[in-house]
Amino acid sequence: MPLHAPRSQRGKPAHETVLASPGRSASRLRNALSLAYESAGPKLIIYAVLDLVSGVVPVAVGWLTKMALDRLSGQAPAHTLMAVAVGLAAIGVVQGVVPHVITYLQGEVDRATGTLAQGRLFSAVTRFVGLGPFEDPTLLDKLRMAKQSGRTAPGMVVKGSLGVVRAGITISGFLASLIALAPLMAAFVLVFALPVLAAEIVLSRGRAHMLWRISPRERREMFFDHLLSDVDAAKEVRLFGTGSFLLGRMQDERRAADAERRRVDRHELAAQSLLALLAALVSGAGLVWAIHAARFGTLTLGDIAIFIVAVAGVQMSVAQLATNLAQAHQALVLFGHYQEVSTAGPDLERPERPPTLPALREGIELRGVWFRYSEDQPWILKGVDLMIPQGQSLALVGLNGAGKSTLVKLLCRFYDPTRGAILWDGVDIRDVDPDELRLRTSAVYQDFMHYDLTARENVALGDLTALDDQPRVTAAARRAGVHEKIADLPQGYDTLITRTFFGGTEEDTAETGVLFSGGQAQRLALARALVRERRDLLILDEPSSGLDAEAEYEIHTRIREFQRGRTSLLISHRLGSLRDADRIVVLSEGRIVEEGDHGALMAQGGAYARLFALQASGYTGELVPPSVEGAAL
Ligand SMILES: Nc1ncnc2c1ncn2[C@@H]1O[C@H](COP(=O)(O)OP(=O)(O)OP(=O)(O)O)[C@@H](O)[C@H]1O
Repeated sequence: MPLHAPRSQRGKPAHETVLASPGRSASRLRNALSLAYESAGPKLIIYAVLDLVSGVVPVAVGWLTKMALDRLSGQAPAHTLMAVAVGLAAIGVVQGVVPHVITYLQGEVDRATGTLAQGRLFSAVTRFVGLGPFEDPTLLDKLRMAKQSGRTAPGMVVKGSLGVVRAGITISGFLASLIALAPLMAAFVLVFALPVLAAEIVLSRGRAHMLWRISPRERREMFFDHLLSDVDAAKEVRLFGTGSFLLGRMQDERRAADAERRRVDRHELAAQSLLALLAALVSGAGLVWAIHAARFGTLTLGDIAIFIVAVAGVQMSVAQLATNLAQAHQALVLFGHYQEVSTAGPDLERPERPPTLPALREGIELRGVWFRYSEDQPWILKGVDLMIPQGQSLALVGLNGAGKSTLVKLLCRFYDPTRGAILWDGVDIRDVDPDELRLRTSAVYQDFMHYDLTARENVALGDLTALDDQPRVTAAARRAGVHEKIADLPQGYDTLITRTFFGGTEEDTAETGVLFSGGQAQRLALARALVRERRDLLILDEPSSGLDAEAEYEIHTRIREFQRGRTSLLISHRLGSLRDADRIVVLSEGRIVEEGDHGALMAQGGAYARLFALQASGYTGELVPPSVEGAAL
C-alpha cells in the first residue's frame, strides 16, 4: 500500500495513526532494538549490561548501610564491619565511574543507530518513483518527524527500555527488602505505584498526540523562518517591506503551537504534583510507622535505614520507570514515523520483472492521455494524442498553464496518466523500470536546479560517469556556452559555485567560492543535461528563459546541432527559437489545437500564427491586426 494518503484526503490530520496499539508498539520496539543491535552490537550489549547492573546498586547500598548501622549500634557482630565498609567504598567507585562509561556508550550507540537510520530513511525517500509523495502534506509531516527522530528515536527507545528494566530491577530489589521488613508497607507502596504508572502513560500519549497536532504549524513556522533568512527571498522581503508581516505570521504559528504545548504542560503539572503529594503522604506515613516500630524494638536502626531508603527508592524508581516508559513510548511513536517512511512501498507501481527498455526506434506516443493532479483538481490534460517520432524535434507551444510542463513530467514518469497511456515504441512506460526510462532521457526543467558544489560537479551530476572525465565535462560546458566563464574562475572547474560554504581545506579563501548570475546558472543546468550524451530523448523546458539575446541565439544554434538526428522535445515562449523544429504542437487548455511545421502553421493563420505575429511585432514595431491582438490560445 502506498504510504502517502490519497490526494483527496490530504490535509486531514491523521491522529489515528499517532497512537500505536500495544501490538504495533511491540513490533516497533523490536525493530528499534534490532536497528540498534545491527549498528552497534557489542557496544549495545556492554551498555545494556552496565545499565542494568546499575539498577541493583541502590538496593546494595541500602543493605550495606543497614549492615554498617547494625554493626555500629551493636545490633550485629562487629567483626565484619570492615568488609561492609570496603563493600560500600567499592560501590562508591562503581557509582562514580559507571555512569560516565554508560554515557559514552550511549553516545556511541546513538551515533551508530543515527547513521544507519539516516541511510535507510533517505534510501527510502530516493526510492519514491514520482513527485506525488513530495506534495503530500501528511507524508511531509511524517518525513519531517522521521528526519528528526531517525537520528534520535532508536537511541531513545534503547535508553527508555533499558531505563524501564533498570527501574524494574531496583523496584523489585527494594520491594523484596520491604516484604522482608514490613509486608503491609510493601503492598501499600505497590498499590500506590500502579496509578502513577497509568497516569504517566496517559500523559505521554497526550504529549505524542499534541506533537502530531502541532506539526503542520511547525512546518509553516519553518517556512517563514526560511523566507526570513533565505538570500533568494531577501530581495523581495526588503523591497516590498514584508519582513514584519512574515515575522508576525511566523510568530502566530509559534504562539498557536505554544498554546497547545502549554495546555499539555499544565495537565502534566497538575497530574504530577498530585502524584508527588501522594508519594510524600505514603512515605510520611511509612516513616511514622517505622519510628513507632523502632520505639517498641520491632525494627533495628539498620532496619529503619533500609526501610527509609527502600520506600524512597521504590517511589523514585516508580517515577523513573514511568518517565522512561513515557520516553520510550514517545520515542516509539516517533520511530513509527521513521519506520513508515523508511519501509514505504513505491508511490507508483514498479513492474516486478520489467523487460529491458531498448533504444528508441519508432517514437514515443501519448495515446488518449488525460491527467489531473488529484481527484479534486481540474483536468490538466484532456485526451492528448501525440507522436514524438524518433530522430525528430518536436516543439510544444502554449500559454501559461496550458499543461506543457505537466506533459513533460508524465514523459519522465513523475506521475502516471489518469487515463490513457504513454508508449515507448509501443510499450507502456508503466511496464518498464522507471530508472531505465530515465537513463534513456535527459532534461532541463523550467525550474532548473543549482547545486552548491563545484562547477565540475554541477555539470557531471547529469551523468556521474563524467565526474572524472574532464573532456566530456568541458564538451558539455562548451555546448551550453559556459566553458569560457568556468575556465576563467580561480580554480577553474574545481571552483565552488556558491558562497554558502567552503571546501574545508586550509587554502580556502573568500575567493574560493563564486556566485553565478541567473543566466550563467541556467547554462550550467543546460550543460548538465547535455553531458548525458547518447540519450534517446532530450527534453528542454524553457532552456533559455534567462539568457540574453546573443547567448540565446548562440545556444539554440549549438542545441540544434546537438539535437540533429536525436529525439527532442523543446518548450519555449520565445517562438523564434522553435521555428526550426520538425513539428510544432500547440497545446491549449490541455488539448492539442494545432500541429505542423512553422511554415504550415503560419500559412494556417491560426493560434500559432497569431501568437508568432504578436511576438514579432514587438521586435519589428509593425502594427498587429486587431484579430491578432485579441487572440488567445
Ligand atoms: N504539482 C501540481 N499540483 C497541482 N497542480 C499543478 C501542479 N503543477 C502544475 N499544476 C497545475 O497544472 C496546470 C498546468 O501547469 P503546467 O506547469 O503544466 O503549465 P505550463 O503550460 O507548463 O505553464 P507555463 O507556461 O506557465 O510554464 C496549472 O494550472 C497548474 O496550476
